[in-house]
Amino acid sequence: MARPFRDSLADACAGIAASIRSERNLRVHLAAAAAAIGMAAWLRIGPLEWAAILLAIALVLAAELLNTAVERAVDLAAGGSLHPLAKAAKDAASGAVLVCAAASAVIGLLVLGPPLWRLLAV
Ligand SMILES: Nc1ncnc2c1ncn2[C@@H]1O[C@H](COP(=O)(O)OP(=O)(O)OP(=O)(O)O)[C@@H](O)[C@H]1O
Repeated sequence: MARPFRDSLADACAGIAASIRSERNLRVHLAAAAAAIGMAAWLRIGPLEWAAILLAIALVLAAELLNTAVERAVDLAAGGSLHPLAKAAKDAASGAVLVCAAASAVIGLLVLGPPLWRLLAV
C-alpha cells in the first residue's frame, strides 16, 4: 500500500536536513545560492532571469543531494573497505556536481553580469 504523501514529504525534508548537516559542500552551495538570490533581488531582474537563476540553483543543490546519496550507498556497499569501483562511483558523482556547478556559475554570470555592469558603470 502506498504511504501517505505527507510521510514521503517528511522523509524528503529529513533527507535534505541531514545532508545539510553532514555535507560542508552543500552548505557552501546554499550560501552561494543565497548570495545569487540576494543579488538578483537587488538588481530587480525579470521573471525569465529569475527562472534561469532558480533552475541553476536547483540543479546544483539536487546534484549535491544525489552525490550525497551515492556516497552513502557506496559506503554501505563497501563496508569500510577500499575498492576501485567505489572510487569510480564516488568520483563520477562528484564530477556530476562539478558539471552542474560550472554551468550554474556561467548562467549566473550571463544573467547577473550585464545588469550589475550597467549599475556599476553609471
Ligand atoms: N570505499 C572506497 N574505495 C576507494 N576509494 C574511495 C572509497 N571511498 C572514498 N574513496 C575515494 O576517496 C576520496 C574521498 O572520498 P570521500 O568519500 O571522503 O569523499 P568526499 O571528500 O566526502 O567527497 P565530496 O567532496 O564529493 O563530498 C575520493 O577520491 C573517493 O573516490
